Amino acid sequence: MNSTSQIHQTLRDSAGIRWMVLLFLAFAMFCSYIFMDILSPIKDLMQSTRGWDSTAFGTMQGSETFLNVFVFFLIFAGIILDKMGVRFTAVLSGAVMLVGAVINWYAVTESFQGSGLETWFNNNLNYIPGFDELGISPFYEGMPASAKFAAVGFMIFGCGVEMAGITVSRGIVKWFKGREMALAMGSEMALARLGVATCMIFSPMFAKLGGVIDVSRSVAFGVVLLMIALIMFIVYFFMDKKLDAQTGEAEEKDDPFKISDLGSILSSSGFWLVALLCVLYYSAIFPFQKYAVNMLQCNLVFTEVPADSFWATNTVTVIQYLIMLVVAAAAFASNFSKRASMKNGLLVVAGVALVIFCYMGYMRQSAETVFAVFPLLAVGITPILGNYVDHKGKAASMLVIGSLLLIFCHLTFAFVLPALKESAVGGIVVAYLTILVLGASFSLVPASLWPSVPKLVDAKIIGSAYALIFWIQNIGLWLFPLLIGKVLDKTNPQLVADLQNGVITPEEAAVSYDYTAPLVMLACLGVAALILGFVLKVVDRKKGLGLEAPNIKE
Ligand SMILES: C[C@H](NC(=O)[C@@H](N)CCCCN)C(=O)O
Repeated sequence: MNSTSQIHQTLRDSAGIRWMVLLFLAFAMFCSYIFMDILSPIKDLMQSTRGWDSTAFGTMQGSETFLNVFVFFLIFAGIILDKMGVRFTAVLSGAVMLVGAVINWYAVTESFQGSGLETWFNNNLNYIPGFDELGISPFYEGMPASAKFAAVGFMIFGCGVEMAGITVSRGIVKWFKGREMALAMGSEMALARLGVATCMIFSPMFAKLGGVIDVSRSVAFGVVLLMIALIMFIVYFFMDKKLDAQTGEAEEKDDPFKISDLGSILSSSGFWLVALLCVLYYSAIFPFQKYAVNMLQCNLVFTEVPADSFWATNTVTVIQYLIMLVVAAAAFASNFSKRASMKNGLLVVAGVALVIFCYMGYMRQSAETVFAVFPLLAVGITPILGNYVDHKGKAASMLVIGSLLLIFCHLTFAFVLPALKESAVGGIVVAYLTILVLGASFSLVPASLWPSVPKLVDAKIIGSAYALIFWIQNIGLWLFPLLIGKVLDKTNPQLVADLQNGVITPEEAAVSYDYTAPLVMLACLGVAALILGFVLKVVDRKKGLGLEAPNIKE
């Protein structure tokens, strides 16, 4: 048997198996992205049923990244990944996510209320020496006990989800390098984005099921999905093991990771530019995602649909979700269809289904479903962009365009949306269009950013390089949910005072914030990302990093 026929015998040489492996990894990420934002569409219910004001909500949401950033867990995760390999780390990350999620769920249950644990959390963690002085504590005096305990769970989940993120990226590089790598990464992210839409639609539905509000039901839904994610990683474990047995690679043993490798990553200017761009860009997206539904509730007038109306039923929620899947599947599939007639047909189906989806969101008068369109354009175009980067390159230019779109969208939310508050249809149309464009930006940047990393560092330290970028990114993801919450409370002093004095109810307060200041702050992050994007283009040209070059040499 010659070496060529041997190569063709490995699992990754079969396109079907390679893409099946991607499906397992992507589905696990889909589940974890659902959990990541499970509370985001029910910020108002967390305030009215658990007493979490914007600061408590922001602090709890920001805690996701606390251990990663301040206990350097992400750096350890990268080292574990490079030392132990993809499959071990994948299963470990799935287990860690699940443990954190279960804690998070218990914290928001009715059983936690009035328990000894609640008393303990009320009396403790009010002052953390060192962290309080630095202003980085994930807890504060007066923070509701449920928010504190939920934060503990969310920090553990955060370790797992970031570890899963770098592991999946590394896994895709392992299975797809030299092949459709950017397309595979784009497709994985497209499915993960769909997770965000899924939680926007189902989290409020579970919280309000049967007309009785219970926020823990939403979190329980996320916990079940994380069990499925763990199973996906276990299946991946066995496929990856088989691949290594076939190739005899066992990368982590042949080429062990050394701490000194970190030095070579940190000395690359391209790496630093990409990492900084990543933190700036993502800080304007993920933290925003946690407040977006509430921002829409505050900037648009939603009229409650009568309880006996068809539009208030859970059946509508499920139908709308199915329509959303049609949009996503048709748009996604159009990327892969070779025949022009088929491609156009699929795009028409996606377009029509998208209009129906938006109409249903309008009729349901729910901010969650309006925001659920966020990932839909991304699902359709991320694979196209990935494919483009694979065959034509231009990754750095895409980063620049993505940043421009980001600035435009946040400024529209800040200034145009409030001006249209009185116009029921106008406001919703502008909201839908802006959210879709933001989704497009959210395809451009990741589809070009992540596949660029293997061009900047040596293959054996990719795990650590992804971990370092994620670590730097996590500083922003920790800081900005917290900052948005604080800025909201600070720039709405009348609302905060009225709430404290009982002039308005928590329900009224929850939907009355002025979001202009936090949105301008996020637009500024976009401006900084844009500047760095231009610098990256210059550095790429001068140093020949190859960021504008295609991944596949044709
Ligand atoms: C692939 C990339 N993922 C990340 O950047 C993660 N570090 C995100 C973590 C989100 C934390 N709330 C992406 O989704 O584009």
